[in-house]
Amino acid sequence: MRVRSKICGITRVEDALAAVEAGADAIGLVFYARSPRAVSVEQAVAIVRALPPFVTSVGLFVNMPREQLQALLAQVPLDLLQFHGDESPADCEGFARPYIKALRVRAGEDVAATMAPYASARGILLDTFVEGLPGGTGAAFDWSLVPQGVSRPIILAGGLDASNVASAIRQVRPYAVDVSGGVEASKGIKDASKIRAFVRAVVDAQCDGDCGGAVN
Ligand SMILES: O=C(O)c1ccccc1N[C@@H]1O[C@H](COP(=O)(O)O)[C@@H](O)[C@H]1O
Repeated sequence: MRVRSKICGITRVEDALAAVEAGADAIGLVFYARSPRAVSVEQAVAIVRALPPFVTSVGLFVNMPREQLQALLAQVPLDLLQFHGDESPADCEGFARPYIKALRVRAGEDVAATMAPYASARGILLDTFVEGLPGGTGAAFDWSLVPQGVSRPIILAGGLDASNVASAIRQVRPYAVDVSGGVEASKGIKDASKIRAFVRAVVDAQCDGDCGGAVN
């Protein structure tokens, strides 16, 4: 199956369109006020409205109170929710939207056991555990900790960029990869050439560098 790409931490319409142009499958909008990539409702609506069909808009949340999230969803037509905090399965359910759960992987962790309670998630995003930070750290984790042969879609994140994503894909065989800092010019501002190089590296990794246009 083709490995999908999500470009996260989009704050500008032009960066969303650069991701679409490069062939990304999804863009992510960070609704976490303490992030340098946080977007307002107005920014988010403008970005989502600029997307063509078949490109998924993903909203990223960190322990947002339920009522606040419900109010936000009434304003921003997001396709998919990404819970990146300490949300329980019950916290993630009941929003009339599918969700993915982000888990931050610690050294030596039994990732299969950690993901098991999130049976209602459409996929599990694996990011790097860094004390005191919920995500977007630019740090990679030990990919050998990703359980193999699980039937659930795994989205690999954490410190990916055009230089390492191919080896990550070959080792982990994820459903999708997710990048934020690795395609930025500065925090919250994407670099279109880095986005293109990242998506190209994802495509090439699936055909050993010689796709001949067959994958994307
Ligand atoms: O990007 C952020 O600021 C952020 C804040 C809080 C939680 C998650 C955040 N980002 C997500 O973290 C992963 C990995 O990012 P990176 O590629 O290592 O920079 C990705 O899903 C980001 O969107």
